[in-house]
Amino acid sequence: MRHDQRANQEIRPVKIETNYLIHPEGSVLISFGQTKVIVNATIEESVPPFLRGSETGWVTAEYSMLPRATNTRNRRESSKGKLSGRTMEIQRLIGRSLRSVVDLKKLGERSIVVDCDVIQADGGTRTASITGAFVALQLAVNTLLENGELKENPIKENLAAISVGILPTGECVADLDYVEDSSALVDMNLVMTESGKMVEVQGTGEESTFSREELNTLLDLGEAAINELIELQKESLSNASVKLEKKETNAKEILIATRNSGKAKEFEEMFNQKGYTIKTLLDYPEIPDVEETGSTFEENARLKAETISKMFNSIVLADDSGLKVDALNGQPGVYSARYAGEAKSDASNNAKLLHEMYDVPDDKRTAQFHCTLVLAAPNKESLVVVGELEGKIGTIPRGENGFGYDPLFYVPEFDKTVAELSSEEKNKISHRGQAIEKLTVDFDTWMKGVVE
Ligand SMILES: O=c1nc[nH]c2c1ncn2[C@H]1C[C@H](O)[C@@H](COP(=O)(O)OP(=O)(O)OP(=O)(O)O)O1
Ligand SMILES: [Mg+2]
Repeated sequence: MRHDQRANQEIRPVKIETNYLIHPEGSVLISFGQTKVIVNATIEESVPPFLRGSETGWVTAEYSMLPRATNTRNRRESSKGKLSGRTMEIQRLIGRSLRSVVDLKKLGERSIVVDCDVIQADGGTRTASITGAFVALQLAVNTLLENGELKENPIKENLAAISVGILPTGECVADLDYVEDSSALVDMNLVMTESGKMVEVQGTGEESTFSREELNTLLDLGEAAINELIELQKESLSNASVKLEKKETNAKEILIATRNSGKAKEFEEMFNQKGYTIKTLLDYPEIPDVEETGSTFEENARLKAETISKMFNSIVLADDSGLKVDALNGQPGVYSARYAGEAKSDASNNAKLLHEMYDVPDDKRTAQFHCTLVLAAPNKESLVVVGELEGKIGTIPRGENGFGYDPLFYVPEFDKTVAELSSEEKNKISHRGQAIEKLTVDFDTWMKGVVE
C-alpha cells in the first residue's frame, strides 16, 4: 500500500490552469498533488545565431525552483552565480522534449522560450514541467494562429511526461511524490507522445537493479499515465479556447489606454453610437502609467497602445493629442498635458497659455487641436490615424463643457469656444471625432489581418 493510499497506477490529482498570468503568450499553472509549477511561453521574433537566415524556428526552456519550493530554503542559483548541473540537465530535457513534437520549419524564424518555475516541490517537478510546458507552448502557438502570423499549426502531436518507479516493497508505481521518490529503489522519468512514441526514458537503479520484466511494467504504467495526462491537456486547452471565443463575442467592447476622463467621455459617446462599449485604464487603477517618452504624437500613442495591448493580449486603442499654437512654433504640442508641470492641471495649463500669448495680436493666434489614434493588437502592425481641428486661442476662457484647453480654443465657424459647444457638436468637428471617423473606415480591413 502506498503511504497516501493511492493505487499503484494512480497519479495524483492533476490540475492545469490556463492563462494563469496575463503577460505571457502562453501561461499555465500545473499541479500534480502538492507539486506546483508555473510555466510561461514567450514568443520572440529572433532565433539563436546558428539558425539565422535558415527560416527555421527554435524552442527552448529554462527551469528553476523558488527558494521555498522545498522543505528548507534553497539558495537561489542567481545569488550563487551559476546554474547547477541538475538545472542544466532538466532544462535541456524540457527543451528537447518540446522540440520533438514541433515542426521547427513550420514555426518560421522565431523562438518560443518556455520558462518553468517550480513554486512548490513534492516530487516529479521535471515531468510536471514538461506536461505543463506542452500546454503553454500550444497556447503561445494559438496566439500566432489567431492573429494570422502562422497559417499552419507547427505542433505535430501532444506530449507529456511522468515519473514511475519501484518502491522498497518491490511494487511498481506511477507518479512518485517526494516521500516515495526519496526511498525508491528505481526511479524513472518517461516522456512520450500521443501516438505512443518515446522521447526520453531516464531509468536508474538507486543502489539497486531492475529486471527487463520490471522495465516493461514501468513502461506500461508510464504510458497509461501519459495518456491520461494528454486527455487533461486537451480538456484544459479546449476550455481555454472557449474562454477566448467568449471574449470574441464580447468583441463589441474596446479598451482605450487613457486615464483622461474628458477623453474617456468623448470616446464613450462616439463608440456607443457605433454599437461599442468602452473600458479605459480608469477601470484598471492597478496598472501603472505608461511613460510618454516620445517626441511625436504617434510615438506616444504607440507607446500607450502597444504596451497595454501586450499586457492584456488584446486589441487596444490609445489617443495622444494636444494643442499646437502657431505663434509658439507648435508648442505645447506633445507636452500639452504637462505644459505647466507634471501635475497635469487644465487650469494651470490654460493660465500658462494665456500668459505666453498675452501680447500676440488676434490674427496671429491661430492654432490646431491634434489627435493621433493608434490601434494595436498583439504581434501585429498597428493602425495609425490622425485628425486636426483649426481654431484660434481666445483671450479669456469661455464655456463649461469639454476639458483641457477647450475654454480657450475658439472655433470661428461657430463663433464659440469648444467649451461652449455641446458634446455632440464638438464630436462632429473635433480632431478626435475626425480621427475616429478615419479609424472606422480603415478598421474592417485592418481587423481582417487580426483574426485570419
Ligand atoms: O479635445 C480636447 N480638448 C481640450 N484639450 C485637449 C483635447 N484633446 C487633448 N487635449 C489636451 C489635454 C491634454 O493637456 C493634452 C493631451 O495629452 P495626452 O498625453 O494625450 O493625454 P493625457 O495625459 O491627459 O491622458 P492619457 O495620456 O492617459 O490619454 O491635450
Ligand atoms: Mg498623457
